[in-house]
Amino acid sequence: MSLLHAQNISHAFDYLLFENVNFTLSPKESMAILGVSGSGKSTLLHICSTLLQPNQGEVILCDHTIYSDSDDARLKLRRYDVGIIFQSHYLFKGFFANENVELASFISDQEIDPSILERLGIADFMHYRVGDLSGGQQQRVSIARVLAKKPKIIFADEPTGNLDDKTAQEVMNVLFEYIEKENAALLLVTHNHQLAKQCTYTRHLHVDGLKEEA
Ligand SMILES: Nc1ncnc2c1ncn2[C@@H]1O[C@H](COP(=O)(O)OP(=O)(O)OP(=O)(O)O)[C@@H](O)[C@H]1O
Repeated sequence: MSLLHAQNISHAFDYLLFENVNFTLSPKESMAILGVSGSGKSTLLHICSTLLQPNQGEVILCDHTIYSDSDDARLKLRRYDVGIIFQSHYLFKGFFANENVELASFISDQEIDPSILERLGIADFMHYRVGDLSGGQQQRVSIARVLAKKPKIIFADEPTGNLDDKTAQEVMNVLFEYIEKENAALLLVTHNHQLAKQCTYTRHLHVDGLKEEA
C-alpha cells in the first residue's frame, strides 16, 4: 500500500517548471527533493500536498485521487492526514507556543507526546508568546504543531533552514522516528545534501523529472 503516488505530474507558470514527475512513497519511507533554486521543488510539494492542482497528472494521497475529489474531500484530507511544514511557518504570533500546538491537537483529536517537545528543544519555551521566540524556535514550534496532528504524511519545505547543524539533525531524527513509529511518510524539500542522504530516496528535480543523485 502506498501513501503517496505522483503520476506523471507536469506544471508550468510562465515557463515549464517540470514534467514527467513520477514517484511513490510507502509507509516508513522518506524522499528528499534537491534541486537548484527556482527549479520548482516547493511547487511540487504544494501539488503533492493538496494545495495546487498541477497542469497535468494526478496525485493519489492516502487512497484519494486528490484532484478528482471534491474541495471538501481535499480539505478533510488536509485537516486530518496531511502535515505541512512550510518555509515560513504560519503560527499565530500573538498566542503562546503551547496554544498553537494544543489547537492542532484539539482539531485533530490527537495528543502530542511531550517527549517530542523535549527532543525538539522547545519544552522550556512553550509558555512564551510565539512573537517572543527566535526564528529557529518558531520553526520547531511549527514542527511540533504538525506532529500534534499525527499526520499520515508529512510535507516539509526546508524544515531546518533556520537551525544550526546539531539542532537540524535532531529535528530530522524526530521526523524520521515519527514516520517509523506511526507508519507515516515524509517528503522533504531541502538544499542540505547531508540530511537528504539520510532519506530512503534522494532525488534531484529537473525540468524532465526527478533523477537519482549522481
Ligand atoms: N503562484 C505562482 N505564480 C507564478 N510563478 C510562481 C508561483 N509560484 C512559484 N512561481 C515561480 O516558479 C518557480 C519555482 O518556484 P519554487 O518556489 O517552486 O522553486 P524552488 O525550487 O522551491 O526554489 P527555492 O530552492 O529557491 O526555494 C519560481 O520561478 C517562482 O517564481
